[in-house]
Amino acid sequence: MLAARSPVSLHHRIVAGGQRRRCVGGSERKRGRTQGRHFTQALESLWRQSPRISPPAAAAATGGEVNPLWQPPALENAAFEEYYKVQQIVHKEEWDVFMSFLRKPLPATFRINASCQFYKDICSKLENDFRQSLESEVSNEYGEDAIRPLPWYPGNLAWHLNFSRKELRKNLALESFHEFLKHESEVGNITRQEAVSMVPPLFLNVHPDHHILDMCAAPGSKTFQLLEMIHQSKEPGLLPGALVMANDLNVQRCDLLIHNTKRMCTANLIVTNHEAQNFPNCSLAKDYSEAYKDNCKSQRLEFDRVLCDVPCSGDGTIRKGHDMWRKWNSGMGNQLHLLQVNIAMRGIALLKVGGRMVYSTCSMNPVENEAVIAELLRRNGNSVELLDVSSELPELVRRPGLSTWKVQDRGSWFQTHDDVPHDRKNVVLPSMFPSSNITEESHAVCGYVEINTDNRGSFSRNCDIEETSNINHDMDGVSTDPTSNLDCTSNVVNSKFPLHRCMRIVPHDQNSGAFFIAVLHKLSPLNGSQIQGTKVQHTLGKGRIKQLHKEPEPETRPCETILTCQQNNVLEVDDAELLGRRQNLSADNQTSKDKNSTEVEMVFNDVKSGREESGDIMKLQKQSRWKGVDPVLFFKDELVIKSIKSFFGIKESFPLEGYLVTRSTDNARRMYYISKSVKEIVELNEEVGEQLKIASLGVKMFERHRSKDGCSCAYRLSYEGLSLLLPYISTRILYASPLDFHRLLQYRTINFAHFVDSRFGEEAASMMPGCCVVVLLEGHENADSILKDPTTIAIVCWRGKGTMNVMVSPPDRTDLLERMAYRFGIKASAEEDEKLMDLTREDGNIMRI
Ligand SMILES: C[S@@+](CC[C@H](N)C(=O)[O-])C[C@H]1O[C@@H](n2cnc3c(N)ncnc32)[C@H](O)[C@@H]1O
Repeated sequence: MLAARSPVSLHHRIVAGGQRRRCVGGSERKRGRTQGRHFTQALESLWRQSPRISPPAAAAATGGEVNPLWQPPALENAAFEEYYKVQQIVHKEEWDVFMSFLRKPLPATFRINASCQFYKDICSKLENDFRQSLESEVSNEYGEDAIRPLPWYPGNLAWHLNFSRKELRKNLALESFHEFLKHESEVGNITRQEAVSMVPPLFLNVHPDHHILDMCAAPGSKTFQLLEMIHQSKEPGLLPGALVMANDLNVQRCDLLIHNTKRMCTANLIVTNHEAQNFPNCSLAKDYSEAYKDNCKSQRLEFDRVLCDVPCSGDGTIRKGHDMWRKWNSGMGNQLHLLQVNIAMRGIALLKVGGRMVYSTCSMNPVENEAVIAELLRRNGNSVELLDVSSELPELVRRPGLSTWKVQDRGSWFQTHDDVPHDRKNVVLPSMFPSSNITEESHAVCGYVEINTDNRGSFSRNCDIEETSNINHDMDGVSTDPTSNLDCTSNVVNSKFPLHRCMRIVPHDQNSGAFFIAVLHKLSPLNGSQIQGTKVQHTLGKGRIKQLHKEPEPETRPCETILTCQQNNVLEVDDAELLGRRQNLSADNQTSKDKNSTEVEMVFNDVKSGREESGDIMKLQKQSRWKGVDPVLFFKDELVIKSIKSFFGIKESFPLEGYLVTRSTDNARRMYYISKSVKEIVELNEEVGEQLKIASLGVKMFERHRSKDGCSCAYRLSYEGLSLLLPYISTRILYASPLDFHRLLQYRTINFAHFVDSRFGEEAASMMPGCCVVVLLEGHENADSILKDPTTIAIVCWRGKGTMNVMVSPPDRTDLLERMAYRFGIKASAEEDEKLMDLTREDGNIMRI
């Protein structure tokens, strides 16, 4: 992917980011109010305390080794227990089992990338190899069916392991399986991701032509899943019409997102770096009606699907062994509520009419969940509905959203905003309550909402759902139910929105983490006041930089100021473990900087060498509106494109003109291929004065080389883009037997005379020097059928003076060697190894890439 910054600096930034991490919210305040005491006393009498576990038991629970000097962290937090008991997050009969699951290590899970070339090999290895061998080796320890597909994930693509990631790392019996998982995730064939985190993209109901916005995307596990979905049914050489725009505010996490999604080698992805709540419009049209004037051209950014996986307190990930037990306090959720509302409101504004938006958090807290959804429904009125998706993914056990909850602030509990003391009213917001009665818009838009009671039974195995139907929304979407039997209060206020259509996944239902998901459907364009509430950007005119039209909602303005510093201290989800890392990344200082375009200076370590290169063929200089991010430029040098096309015999049916982009400072060293959907966005962005801050896009297709071999084409192919281009290449192709292909992969550089098949060696020797493609012959009838076969294995090589040299990264080479071993059982003998290495050394021909 074409990135705005060099990935080399990623590690440094990650480390630096980790040192800056702070937790959400402040310290827990002293509780002095009588109200708080009453609640606690009442709770004590109603619900017995759950048993405290002893340190050795805790150590055993986390799977840690017993070290006499080491004190395991206590897996308990009284404030957490009190909070969720009051919220009645589960029935009181379930409380102990709920808590006991929170203290157990989380089972490891992963997903197979069905769009990857080796998908079938991987499925077969899992089913026929690991599943069976581990069944016999570890069933005593981890029970039967220790590796099995998750029943609710379509196509058996997601797998559950009866052991945690820690056990996977430590248990010798699991070593080869662990190596397999590590390696396959490195090359993008599988993604290690928490089971519940895989749920939100499934409810988006993605089609291969959808434009999808992932608003808070880093580290990218859901973005990767969305990419898998849009690429699943593609034919070789054909790109889907879809597009994924993955955004994250945090620059370091954006780098991680780029790194992780790079494994997908997709031309249909754009990574941007914005505050999601201020995500630009890129509108050429003055108003909504104009946006549809020209059907052939995008007039504004609009998405068929929006994933709004917002920053959250993250207490649903408590089983991952985070510091969550120690750090948790109810302020964490309160501080994020407004940001979550603002991000989701922006998502709705960017959603097409008829489109779907999924709102999700890995938090259990109703203030971050149901309260946000209620506020969205309140603000958007009849323009948006909360969908009943109880018939989708029927095997996934989930519970209905809560219809009532309370808000805690500094130890005091409140049922309505009226109860909040004056000096806290701008911190504890009306929208946090089920009884919110705030916005002007909400008065205007709340209407008659029909609640479908037919499907409620399938929502929950364990919860009773209040009988409600055809509720007439009053002005604030609230009803008071004094007969309700919520602990510790006499007046229970229920939201009248059909919040039971939201979904909450709790750990003890299917041995997972916790998650919250709500699916929204846009029914009609937003009206003026609703749009204003989403802080839309307005267009000043073609080619001019747009101004951020800041008109925050009156009711949120005071709190925004207070929250500015706190919002960004987000406790990150542990999906960054994807790469086996556990960095602590913070989003510090991004909010205001982003608006003013004063981002941290970015390092391009290639820039210098690029500029110094002799014979620069392009003089590309252009200032970006985004400091540190170079503009994306279309590569327009017709002579160069012509020479590439003729050198590789690229067929006319594969358009290069208008689909190759580069960065200005890159001096066209690397060219990236973009899909038609991405091309349209880049063109629109150019027209609106680069409102989008594009961090990376497309798949690397060509790279300039500096070989003195006398090659007539200045560019070589990149392995990342090869599978897309392969069906359209007609020259510079050699076909190798499995044995010679294996040798090439193993030794990287082979003298023409040392190939087993002398015909192959001769063909290589007779080729002009330069970049070429070597295809593995697997009994195909003709060349055309090989190149169009999605399972064909091919690599990029360099035909040097006397040798053939492989130009594939080490992880990809290892991956291909694995495939060779699996498909053909080929493994070179040690003796053979030595001989070939000696010969290559004698020739002095080892080429470093
Ligand atoms: C829950 S994580 C997203 C996880 C991601 N969807 C995945 O599946 O890998 C939330 C992300 O939101 C980002 N974030 C925080 N505040 C943001 C904002 N105002 N706009 C956009 N992203 C934000 C954080 O940097 C973090 O990466």
